Amino acid sequence: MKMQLAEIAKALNTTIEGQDNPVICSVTFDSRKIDENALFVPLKGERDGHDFINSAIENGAVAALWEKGHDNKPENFPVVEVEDTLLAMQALAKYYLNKVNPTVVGITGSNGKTTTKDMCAAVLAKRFNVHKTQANFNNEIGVPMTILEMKPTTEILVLEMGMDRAGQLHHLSELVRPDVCVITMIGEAHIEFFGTRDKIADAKMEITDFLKEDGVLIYNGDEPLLTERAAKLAQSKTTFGFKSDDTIYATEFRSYMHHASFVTNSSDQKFSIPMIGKHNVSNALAAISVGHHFGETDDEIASSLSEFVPTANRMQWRKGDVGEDIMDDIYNSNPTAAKAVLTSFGQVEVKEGGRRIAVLGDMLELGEASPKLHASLASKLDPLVINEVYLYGPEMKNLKEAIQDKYDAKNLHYYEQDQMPRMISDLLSDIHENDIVMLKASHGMHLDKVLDRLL
Ligand SMILES: CC(=O)N[C@H]1[C@@H](OP(=O)(O)OP(=O)(O)OC[C@H]2O[C@@H](n3ccc(=O)[nH]c3=O)[C@H](O)[C@@H]2O)O[C@H](CO)[C@@H](O)[C@@H]1O[C@H](C)C(=O)N[C@@H](C)C(=O)N[C@H](CCC(=O)N[C@@H](CCC[C@@H](N)C(=O)O)C(=O)O)C(=O)O
Ligand SMILES: Nc1ncnc2c1ncn2[C@@H]1O[C@H](COP(=O)(O)OP(=O)(O)OP(=O)(O)O)[C@@H](O)[C@H]1O
Ligand SMILES: C[C@@H](N)C(=O)N[C@H](C)C(=O)O
Repeated sequence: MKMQLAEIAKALNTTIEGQDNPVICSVTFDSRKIDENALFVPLKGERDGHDFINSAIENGAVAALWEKGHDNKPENFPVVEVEDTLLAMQALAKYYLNKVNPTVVGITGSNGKTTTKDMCAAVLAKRFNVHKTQANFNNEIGVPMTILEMKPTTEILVLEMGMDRAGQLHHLSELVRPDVCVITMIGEAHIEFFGTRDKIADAKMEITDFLKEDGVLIYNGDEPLLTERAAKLAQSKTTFGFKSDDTIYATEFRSYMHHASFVTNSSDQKFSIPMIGKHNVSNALAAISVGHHFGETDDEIASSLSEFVPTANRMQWRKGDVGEDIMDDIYNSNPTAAKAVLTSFGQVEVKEGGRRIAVLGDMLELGEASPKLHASLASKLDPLVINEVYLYGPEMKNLKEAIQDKYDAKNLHYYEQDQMPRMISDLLSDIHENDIVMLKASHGMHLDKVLDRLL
């Protein structure tokens, strides 16, 4: 961006403290990451961002927002005082969004948001100036931050929009006022705070609360919870999935070790994506629908999808220290995602004498259904397919009990949360170069520590 501080103050219905009126070219809430002509926005986390103002100034910040009445306000430094710095950052994002005025694509769903966001951005970049959410920055901080990073020449803004409580997507929808909403699917992510998948579906539909009147909802037509809710929406809708009554559906789906291929009902075009699994084909179908909405041909879309680069830790193949192939799926986990990945992993060819080894950590935020949901992964664990199972965390004890009758004790390993070092040691002595290993757990289980040792 390129805005005078006075314009920012006016947009926030206030004025500048101090004489200077610097040009602002970037906004950050971290004093350690100061770009050119940065406005520092102190936010409250475990600590208070206001305590890092001197660090921000030393690192080159040229101005700051400041909570009215907060102590240690810097002297002789341009400051814009506001009631709440986070709300002010959101208001500034809304102002800048209106100023740049891109077409907005908002993406949500229990699983597949980040992957679908990356696919959509790759598809749309074929014809448009696209700005997209970096990594997984998808909440009340990440969405305004993404908007404020957008170049003034941006034509289409592709936003990942997350939630783990009712009302959050309503707030984000009001902020971004999407032209296109995409809902990937309804799983059980964060069900602890909802109780039922119905309530998750209600919360996901909030993304359409401020969908423009001439906007469109693109959703997974194979999810009845979405179909029944979408029917009540006034705006136009298109569906994607694997059923012939979907607007666009896939056939001839094939999954290999490093890619998946399919065709759709829209043309004879063959698609290939550098990810495996039927669920990633579903994500690609959403991106194809978005590409069609913006007038792109299947040929253009197919070439973009074949080259797109997924965000790390989403079924990412890596090479382990002894030569084994590791499927790194450690960013997050919940039952639907874990079952989808176990299915895909079970279809990957193994070398002569090699084994499929699954390392599964707890799935968090599942509430009182957690024991049953952990045990439900048993349906995807067959010793003839997934030959060795390592389970990690208190909730995974439920899965251990569910599969101990079908797995020999020597092929089923269980570890309490404080036994990660022992699990790592056992894995390092067990894994051979012809094995393939998958790692999946919720973010909070920190399987990255296991992955780092295997690499
Ligand atoms: C407020 C903040 O910045 N939090 C980030 C901060 O957390 P922490 O509490 O540790 O901050 P500190 O106490 O260290 O510092 C406080 C502030 O001071 C700044 N500061 C610190 C030191 C210093 O030297 N200089 C400084 O300026 C500092 O920047 C703080 O502002 O640090 C963590 C580690 O880096 C960050 O992880 C944390 O970021 C929070 C989590 C955040 O929300 N970041 C967004 C940009 C974001 O989108 N993060 C996503 C995760 C989003 C997510 O979880 N989405 C859910 C769905 C939505 C749920 C929603 N209700 C929610 O809570 O998020 C999903 O399932 O996808 C990401 O990181 O991937
Ligand atoms: N459409 C899908 N259906 C089921 N599982 C999926 C789907 N897409 C991705 N997954 C699984 O979810 C994992 C996370 O994918 P991704 O990061 O794209 O989802 P996300 O919704 O952004 O996740 P989070 O809510 O944790 O940010 C993948 O590695 C895969 O295991
Ligand atoms: C990243 C956060 N929104 C999330 O999904 N939490 C999971 C459940 C975790 O921390 O593991």
